[in-house]
Amino acid sequence: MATDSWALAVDKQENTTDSVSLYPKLFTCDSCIVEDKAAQSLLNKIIHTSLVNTTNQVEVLQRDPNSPLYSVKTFEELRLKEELLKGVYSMGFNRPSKIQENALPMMLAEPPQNLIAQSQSGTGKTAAFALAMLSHVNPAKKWTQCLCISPTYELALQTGKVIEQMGKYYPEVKLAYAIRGNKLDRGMKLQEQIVIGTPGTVLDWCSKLKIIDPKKISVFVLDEADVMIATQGHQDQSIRIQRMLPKECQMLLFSATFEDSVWKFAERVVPDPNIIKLKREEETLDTIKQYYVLCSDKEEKFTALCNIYGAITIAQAMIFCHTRKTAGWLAAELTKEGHVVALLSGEMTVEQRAAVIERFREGKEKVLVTTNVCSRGIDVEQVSVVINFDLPMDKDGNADNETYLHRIGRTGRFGKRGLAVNMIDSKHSMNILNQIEDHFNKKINKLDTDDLDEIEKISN
Ligand SMILES: Nc1ncnc2c1ncn2[C@@H]1O[C@H](COP(=O)(O)OP(=O)(O)OP(=O)(O)O)[C@@H](O)[C@H]1O
Repeated sequence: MATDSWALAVDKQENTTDSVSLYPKLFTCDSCIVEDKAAQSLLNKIIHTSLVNTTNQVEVLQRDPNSPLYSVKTFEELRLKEELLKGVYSMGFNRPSKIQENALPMMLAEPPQNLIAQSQSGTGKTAAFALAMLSHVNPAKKWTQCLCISPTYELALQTGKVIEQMGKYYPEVKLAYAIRGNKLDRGMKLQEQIVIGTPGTVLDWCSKLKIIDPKKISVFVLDEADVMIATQGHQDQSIRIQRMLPKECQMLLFSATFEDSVWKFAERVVPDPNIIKLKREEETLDTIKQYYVLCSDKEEKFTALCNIYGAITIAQAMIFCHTRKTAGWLAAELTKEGHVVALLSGEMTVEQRAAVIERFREGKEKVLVTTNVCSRGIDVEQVSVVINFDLPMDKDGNADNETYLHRIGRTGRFGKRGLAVNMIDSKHSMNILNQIEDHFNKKINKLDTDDLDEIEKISN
């Protein structure tokens, strides 16, 4: 299916203009960025251009524990339509991902089964439900049969792209975007079999404008549930949409994380669900050597950093700062010293951040200076050293242990040994370090960065 054969029912002019700012400049403060789940989710989608490798266990809870548990190792076993199998292979997928092995047979089963699935970003959820929707559609029927809601305009477009690619060889199936700016007339009947959009517009199309008949929907997908619930309005709208759908409609809900709040929401939206969870990867500090360095101010921290660089060979390093200002200053100082430095911070658009991460992954820059924006989700295997130029703390000034683990957990992965160095320049930061030691029950040793022999030793 050629992309242009899709009914992108958006005013072309408006869409072109918008695509310039497709990844909006969202925030000015770094803590907002960390909290903004939609931006982080979009960033993850953009940077995860291939499947995230995971060895985690899949946990399956079936609605009917007596029915046999099906899982597939090949796409052929799913008996997909020829056009769809071609689409799947054209995307370079050779075999189902871990989550797809279990989720696809459930989603394609007859009679349809409801599903709640949770797995980290990049593990193949979007591709799975895109395939499920395309498989369930009857192309001869010229009305909307599958409805997918995403928390933001940008996330809806990203998902739409996947459906377009996968349906490339299935031109009879058409897709419409229910997103802002796409103004349709009241009462007209939409012919596109799949609609993807944001909750507000989808609700309008189903109720106020009546261009979708919700009673004819046979598959309802709620994507990024954890992001969706961050906005109360979206949560309410999603539930209102769900209530308009027929009882026999298949309900599918996906989320990257599964806090209690997500779970409560999921239970309201998906009756009698099967549940698939990809267990969280256990991050551990066991393979990471941790040190701290005593300094009096940021200039001394910088000197210590230079001494470390002078003494050991570092493939790639990530350096975390508390504020954008410090990160900018440090990046400039390191550049003056001849380092090739990448800077990632809060004022960048999601698209710019994705580009910086991509370059760093390719090894174009050897040092990445950042605030918290990229401590989660980026996997750069070559990172052997993490420097906490400033220690992570929560809004009350206490140690942020989880962030610490995420930051330094980037090194020491896949059985390799990693190195983490914490810069201490005040009583307060020493206090945070002690809290971290207590929390993980692990002593962090002092390092004298004026002693080159000592630094050399830590890299062995
Ligand atoms: N079976 C597969 N084989 C190879 N690659 C795959 C497979 N399924 C998905 N992918 C690719 O892996 C990447 C992540 O997949 P996908 O976007 O579906 O994951 P996700 O769990 O929905 O993550 P996110 O929520 O961040 O989008 C994409 O580039 C996708 O094309």
